[in-house]
Amino acid sequence: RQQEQEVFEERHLRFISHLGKGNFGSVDLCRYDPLGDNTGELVAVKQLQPNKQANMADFQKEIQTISSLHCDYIVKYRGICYSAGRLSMRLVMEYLPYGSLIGYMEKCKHTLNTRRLLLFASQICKGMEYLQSLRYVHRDLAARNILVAGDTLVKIADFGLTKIVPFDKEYYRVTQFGESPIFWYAPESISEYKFSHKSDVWSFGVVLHELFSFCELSRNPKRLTLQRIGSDIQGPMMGAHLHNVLKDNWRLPVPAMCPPKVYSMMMQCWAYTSEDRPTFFHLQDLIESSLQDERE
Ligand SMILES: C[C@H](Nc1nc(-c2c[nH]c3ncc(Cl)cc23)ncc1F)C(=O)NCC(F)(F)F
Repeated sequence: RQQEQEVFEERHLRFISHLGKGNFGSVDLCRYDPLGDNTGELVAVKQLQPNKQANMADFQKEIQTISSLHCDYIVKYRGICYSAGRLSMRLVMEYLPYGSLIGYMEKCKHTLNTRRLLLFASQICKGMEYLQSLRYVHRDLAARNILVAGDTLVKIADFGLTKIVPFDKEYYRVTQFGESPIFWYAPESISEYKFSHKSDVWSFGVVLHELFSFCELSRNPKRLTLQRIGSDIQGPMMGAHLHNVLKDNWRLPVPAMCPPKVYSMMMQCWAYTSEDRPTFFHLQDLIESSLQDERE
């Protein structure tokens, strides 16, 4: 479906700084300044890393996905820029000045209370409800893929791994993992490569854990999991070991100062059987009820 996409002319797109690297792409801060007087707007521009041309098809699917999303809790698509010289094109998105959630939490953790963390959780949950309504499975929901638009607004970003669940099935099966974030993966994703709205709910539980751990490196899901399964485990064996401990009902430990009701929400997201996990709609109610407790 051809969106009314805005075409950005490369000659007016001025590089300012490098923002970061994703799975196959990198994102730069640019100013789109057709008048050449610095009154143009700041945008975030994503391009494939040079040697990863092989992923042009995936990149075009990512552009297709993000251009079809219109939600306050999802980073906004602005358009594309065809690079005259090179074959590749670039994805232009809104620039969020507060940056990634991880960087924001590290800087502002002392100003964040439970209410604000629950507000962020509620917004991510609403973004996921919206994605689910379009039968999209994000597959890479993690604090590193959440952006901060302001002190009271966060947005989901990075749709590089997002897939559409086929109409006749409840899950999407991938053939192989890339550099996969297995520490955010549901058991059935690790053992059977199955991804569904319910596996996104599992990852949402891990994002809740990251939020209530203030995204501290010492408490991050990968480090805590490697402490449990042994950091000498490498490669494909890591997935097998992780699946085993999850089957034995090991879960990420309760973060310090985390309200019991919030840890119980995480534990519900981490039900081994995918059908036993709450929907994003039900999670919204649980978050609202925790917010009520914080008001009393
Ligand atoms: C690879 C890029 N990495 C980074 N991006 C930004 C950023 C600030 N402000 C931004 N505004 C719009 C966008 Cl798309 C990114 C940024 N800051 C630090 C980064 F390391 C990225 O896309 N990360 C995924 C996600 F966007 F979800 F955080």
